[in-house]
Amino acid sequence: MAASASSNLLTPSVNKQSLSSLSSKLPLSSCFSVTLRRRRTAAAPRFVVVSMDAKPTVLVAEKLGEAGLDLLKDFANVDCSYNLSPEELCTKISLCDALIVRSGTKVNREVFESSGGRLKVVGRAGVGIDNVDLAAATEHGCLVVNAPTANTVAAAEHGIALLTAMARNIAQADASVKAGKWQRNKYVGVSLVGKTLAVMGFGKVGSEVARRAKGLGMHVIAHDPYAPADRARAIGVELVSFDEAIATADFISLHMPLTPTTSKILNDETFAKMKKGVRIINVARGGVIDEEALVKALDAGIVAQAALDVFTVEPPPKDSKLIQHERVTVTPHLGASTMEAQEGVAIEVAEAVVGALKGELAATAVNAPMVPAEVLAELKPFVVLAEKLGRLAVQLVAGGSGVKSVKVTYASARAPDDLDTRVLRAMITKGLIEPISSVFVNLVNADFTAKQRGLRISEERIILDGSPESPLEFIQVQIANVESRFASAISESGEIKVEGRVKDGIPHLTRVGSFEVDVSLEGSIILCRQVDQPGMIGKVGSVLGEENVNISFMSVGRFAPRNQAVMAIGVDEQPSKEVLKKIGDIPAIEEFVFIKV
Ligand SMILES: NC(=O)C1=CN([C@@H]2O[C@H](COP(=O)(O)OP(=O)(O)OC[C@H]3O[C@@H](n4cnc5c(N)ncnc54)[C@H](O)[C@@H]3O)[C@@H](O)[C@H]2O)C=CC1
Ligand SMILES: O=C(O)C(=O)COP(=O)(O)O
Repeated sequence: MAASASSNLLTPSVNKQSLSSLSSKLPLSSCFSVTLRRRRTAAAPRFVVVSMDAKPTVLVAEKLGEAGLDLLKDFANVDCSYNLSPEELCTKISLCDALIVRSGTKVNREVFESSGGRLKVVGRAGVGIDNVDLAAATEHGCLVVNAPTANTVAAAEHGIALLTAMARNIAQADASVKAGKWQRNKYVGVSLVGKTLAVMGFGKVGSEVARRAKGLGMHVIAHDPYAPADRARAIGVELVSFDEAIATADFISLHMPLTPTTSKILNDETFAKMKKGVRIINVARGGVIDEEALVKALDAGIVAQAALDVFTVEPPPKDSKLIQHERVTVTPHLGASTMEAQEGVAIEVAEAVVGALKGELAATAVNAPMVPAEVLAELKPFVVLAEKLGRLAVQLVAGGSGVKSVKVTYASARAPDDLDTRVLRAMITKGLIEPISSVFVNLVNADFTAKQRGLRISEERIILDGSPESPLEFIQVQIANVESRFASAISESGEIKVEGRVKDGIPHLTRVGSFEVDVSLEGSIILCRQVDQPGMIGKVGSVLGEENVNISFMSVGRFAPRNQAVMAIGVDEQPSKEVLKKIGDIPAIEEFVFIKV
């Protein structure tokens, strides 16, 4: 699942121009604290902000709230050019440092290619970035930022508006009265109270819709493979499987992003599994529904009604059977269109764009980070160590204990200002989060992701005497207030503790709990606690050998001879369940754990 440590953090494809402007001045997020155990005179900062010769130019290609425009104008030349054709956009873009769009502009590869390297940031004044080619942006060293929170309530309110309008035929009845008719029998609706609403995608918008639907007396269930069950439980919503959600719901409301996995997630096959007479609401993205299949399901009576704000092609063709269907209520992608939300997203995106142009990292950045090559070159082995320690530590946590508080200690002979730990912290965060979620963490979004998940990471430096040639002596990761799958990983002070060093360019695990070990963090690891007695290494070694599992490294740490010992074994292959069971069955082994790093 998780990409290797050298993936997105180490190999951004960035042109020199964007590196110099974006790599400096990266502020610490408020969810982190740093403690220095010993003070030293600060050395000169490593990075300086690169000043711009002239004001940058920001192209605003879709209508943006005034407050956002004002923020932009304080810092840049702002060109508001709406309704540009793709060709006009490509022509203009070579003169722009930033581009701001909503959902109506396709920022495809051609746009980045046409920019000739000048475009440094694309700001999406909203959530969905499916209209921006992120891969192309990253390849061209262009940061993409969005405004992920300011339109949440507006979208949720629109979802509820569609739900209630559909149930009571408001749009159809309104048109009928205006056409001079009075059809009270034709527009008998359905009640919402007691009905089951399935919220598909329990993120920001989905959970707000759920909260509001509960207020309407609906029974709300949700499907979201990545949402934490406790967040759903907290508002009285049960997380269920996709099939259960669609089979039991009277109303289905879609709130997931458009991705290759969610594309046409409602299709002939899934409509066939729904309750007859189900009603569908979509304020997410048109592409999550196979629109032809929806028309068939409406005609077959499987779907009684649909209320749609978004379409596969926007605007949809006038003669679209779906749009014209009398049991379908439509709006022209209005989910985010309230005065309040538009002012909010305008400010959110303008701040992020200005920050990026000044060389700051935006918390709402959605693509690859910009990291100076010389910093990465020096930190590279420690970056790998940092991610592996994070991965190891989180896998030592027993199921059910939520990870909330992590302390990272860096021991170094460098003065604090001469050691930038943001990359290391991002990698530890990546290591901590990726094994237990589907979130993709990189330098840009690590702090933001940790904060969103309620994960607090505090940093501490131990300043060592000695040569500051190497940036770091060791890194320690401690997770507080959790149980461990491997009790020996708990230190005297009660936290899961792992410590590692870089030896000959290779990351090594050098401490687990109170036990000193020494095993390279290259393949996978078996940690065993046993009674310290002769023959143990041989016994475990021969169980692994019988199964052709190659041992790369082995080390034993103990309190005192013939007392307790912890054995750390590096293995090249993943041992089978049977082999692991055989290790567990060795009488002197008191506990063991297998961990993929
Ligand atoms: N109509 C409009 O004007 C607006 C539309 N939107 C759209 O609403 C959607 C949700 O936005 P937010 O809640 O802000 O995003 P979010 O990222 O907070 O929530 C999306 C949720 O979908 C879940 N998800 C991902 N894959 C899934 C799958 N296969 N099945 C079920 N759940 C899955 C994620 O885990 C996440 O919890 C996006 O598509 C966004 O573009 C958002 C604002 C306005
Ligand atoms: O934020 C989103 O994802 C939206 O769909 C809103 O789109 P808009 O900015 O109104 O074009």
